[in-house]
Amino acid sequence: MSDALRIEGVNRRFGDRQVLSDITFDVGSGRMTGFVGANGAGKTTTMRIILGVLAADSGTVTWQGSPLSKEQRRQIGYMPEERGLYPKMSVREQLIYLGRLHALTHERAKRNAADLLERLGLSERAEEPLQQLSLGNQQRAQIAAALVHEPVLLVLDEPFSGLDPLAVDTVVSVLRERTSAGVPVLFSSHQLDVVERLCDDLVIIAAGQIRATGTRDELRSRYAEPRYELRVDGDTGWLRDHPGVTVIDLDGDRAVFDLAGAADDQVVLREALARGPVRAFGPVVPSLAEIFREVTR
Ligand SMILES: Nc1ncnc2c1ncn2[C@@H]1O[C@H](COP(=O)(O)OP(=O)(O)OP(=O)(O)O)[C@@H](O)[C@H]1O
Repeated sequence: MSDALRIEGVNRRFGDRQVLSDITFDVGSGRMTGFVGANGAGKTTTMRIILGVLAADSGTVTWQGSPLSKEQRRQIGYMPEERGLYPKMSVREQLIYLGRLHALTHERAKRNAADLLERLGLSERAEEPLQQLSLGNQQRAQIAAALVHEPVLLVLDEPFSGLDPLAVDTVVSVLRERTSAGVPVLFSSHQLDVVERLCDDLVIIAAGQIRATGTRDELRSRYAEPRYELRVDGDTGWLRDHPGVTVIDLDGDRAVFDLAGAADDQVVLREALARGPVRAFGPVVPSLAEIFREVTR
């Protein structure tokens, strides 16, 4: 992982509660980094410290090797948890305003706004005040607001909450364009299926501590049990008596099982074939939800 953004040894307490303990992780250039954790785990607090909205008690946030300056922080594309747009201003108007606030020329702000409105399917609602839009469309407008000034780093708190599956795909493709241009993206989410599909890297936090970091595939193989799935036409009950097999889940024609170290999966497959047609056989890759449960247990 390259070290475009590095959070190192960050601690924070509120009163006598330690809410972040020694938080350390990187968000690499052009990487989509999913930040996942249960309610209250510390995601928003970490993001607010990155943005400088909140101070850390100790620890550092660096950008390309140097502490993030005030000016650099202002340039981050941030989507806060407490969405902060003007309810009475038209969507297009406020996007242009935000672009101008970040020193874009009027022409450029106008062009970026029009582009994002088009990409995010908001062109037809662009002249309406934000408060008249549905919640999902307001969410799209928030995403446009985080992107309009061409930020070099994106920090997005729950950008997918409240979006329908098609809108999720649209937003994903807009964000992917940014990562392809080298922009690092850190986003939090509770939608583990979306995170699984979207992120390159993962940071899992629980009770203010980082429990796991790595690429999605690294985490999958690190936490992969030697587990197999078998589907046949008949019954898989015989697996219970097969040497080296520990059945995890068995439901008639489908079984999930572990194999003891020395046991040979091909022996199990041959046995299954000898008993009739085999419809599926192979190792089971754990889902992100399963890994998440395991590392935050
Ligand atoms: N200003 C504050 N004062 C006191 N406690 C706070 C403050 N902000 C956050 N906390 C506490 O810090 C902990 C972490 O909260 P945080 O909002 O960072 O979690 P989160 O992972 O973003 O949760 P969620 O997924 O619910 O948004 C929580 O226990 C929260 O109550």
